[in-house]
Amino acid sequence: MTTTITSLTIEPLTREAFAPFGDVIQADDAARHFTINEGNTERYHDLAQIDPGEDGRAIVSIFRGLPRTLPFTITMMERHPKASQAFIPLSGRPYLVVVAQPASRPSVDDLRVFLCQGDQGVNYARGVWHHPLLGLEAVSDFLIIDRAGPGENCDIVQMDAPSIIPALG
Ligand SMILES: NC(=O)N[C@@H](O)C(=O)O
Ligand code: NI
Repeated sequence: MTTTITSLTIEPLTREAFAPFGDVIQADDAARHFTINEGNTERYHDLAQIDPGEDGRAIVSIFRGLPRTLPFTITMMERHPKASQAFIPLSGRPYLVVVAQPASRPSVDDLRVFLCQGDQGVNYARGVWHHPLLGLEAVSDFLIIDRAGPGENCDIVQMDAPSIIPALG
């Protein structure tokens, strides 16, 4: 029996494309911004819907991720049913996110892959399927905003079929 392994398409991260999955956290002119501190500072305001859930508390952590090697095979996905989860790159390097709508169980055809630049963060909305951190090039730090609180907040699913993130062009 032959198994077809889908090669996934890598898209550039834009607010519009990522909107079904959450927020892009980026200090660009598309964000609401205004000058504060007597002209010294530009505030890029209210960039993400941080959602710690009804019984949770928003917490800030740092993930120090090893780089992934491409091509990379996606065999699992996870979601946080109680809260959002934000990743803000601190090391200035690109990374990848793989997401799917918060349906019951993602299939390969539901997967979207985005190449995020080192000045772009993402906030996964509550319940959005995503792959754990996919850092690139070198060990990289990410500021994480997610939830502490009662109950289990991580569903993991094995994909029905593997799919591959190809090497970058
Ligand atoms: N497990 C954990 O805290 N990290 C994952 O949620 C992830 O999305 O990387
Ligand atoms: Ni996660």
